[in-house]
Amino acid sequence: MFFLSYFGGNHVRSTTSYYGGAGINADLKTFHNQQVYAATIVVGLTAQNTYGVQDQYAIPTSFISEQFKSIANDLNIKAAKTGALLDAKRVHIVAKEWQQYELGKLVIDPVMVAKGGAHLLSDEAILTMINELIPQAYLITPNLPEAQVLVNQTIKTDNDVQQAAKKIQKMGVRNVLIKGGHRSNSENNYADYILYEDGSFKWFVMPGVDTNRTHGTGDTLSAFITANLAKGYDLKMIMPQAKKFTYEAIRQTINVGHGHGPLNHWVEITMERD
Ligand SMILES: Nc1ncnc2c1ncn2[C@@H]1O[C@H](COP(=O)(O)OP(=O)(O)O)[C@@H](O)[C@H]1O
Ligand SMILES: Cc1ncc(COP(=O)(O)O)c(N)n1
Repeated sequence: MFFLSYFGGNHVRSTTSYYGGAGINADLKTFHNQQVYAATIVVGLTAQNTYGVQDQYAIPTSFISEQFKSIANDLNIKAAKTGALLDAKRVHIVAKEWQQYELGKLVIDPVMVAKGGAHLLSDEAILTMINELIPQAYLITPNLPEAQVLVNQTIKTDNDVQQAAKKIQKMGVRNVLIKGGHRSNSENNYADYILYEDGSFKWFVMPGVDTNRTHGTGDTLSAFITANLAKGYDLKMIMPQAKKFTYEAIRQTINVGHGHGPLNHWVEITMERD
């Protein structure tokens, strides 16, 4: 899906998952939590639960264009995020429509593989994303495996992470956040790294929560950021709260499903107070 952010609310998003834990559902819950209005442009559907993705269905590209037109002709969108875009045709149409309508700050969550292993972006789509979508983005939020695919290199050390972020920024995106959920260190900390457009950078290190209820962590983090960009907050102010929100949503577990369970989107972390 593809998400847009709209003042006092926002977003356009790409793929839905109907049990409610990841994809558009995690995004919408996060937007709602942050008190912004959310709109959606659906690019694909998944039959999905905490065990994995059982099936996928791609929305026809002409219908994706219709959704863009409907949103752009009515709503005052301030920021948007993408999610799983499935294939090259759909990445292309989203990139083309984004260019036409210019709907505010674009956050790309380059969802490639779901927890459980299902592929949500084809190999040929990655090149289309690099060539057509990434140069239009304000922020991209790859996890470590996605960053490795984007730069076509293995990422092991902190220095590798920093070099990869530089390489991704050179693709034309202003800010790069490489999420560390797939690489805990010997103290069981997870470190996320952000390279800002002014060349400054920051590591966000948080203790790892010992749980398999991590479905939708990346969606939640990037949706929190998008929601608060829509409200007009500066990215450097948003980042610590985005990390805190995601961490608390993982830590304060809810008991849903039997596999990779979803997060708790009722936690109360805002930009104004925590
Ligand atoms: N078990 C965990 N404990 C604490 N933080 C986590 C845990 N798993 C992921 N995170 C955090 O969740 C966010 C999403 O990261 P990640 O899981 O890498 O994204 P994705 O869902 O795209 O794979 C990051 O801020 C990461 O540090
Ligand atoms: C439709 C959709 N979008 C995104 C994700 C990624 O979430 P996760 O990496 O936590 O599985 C997903 N599983 N399904």
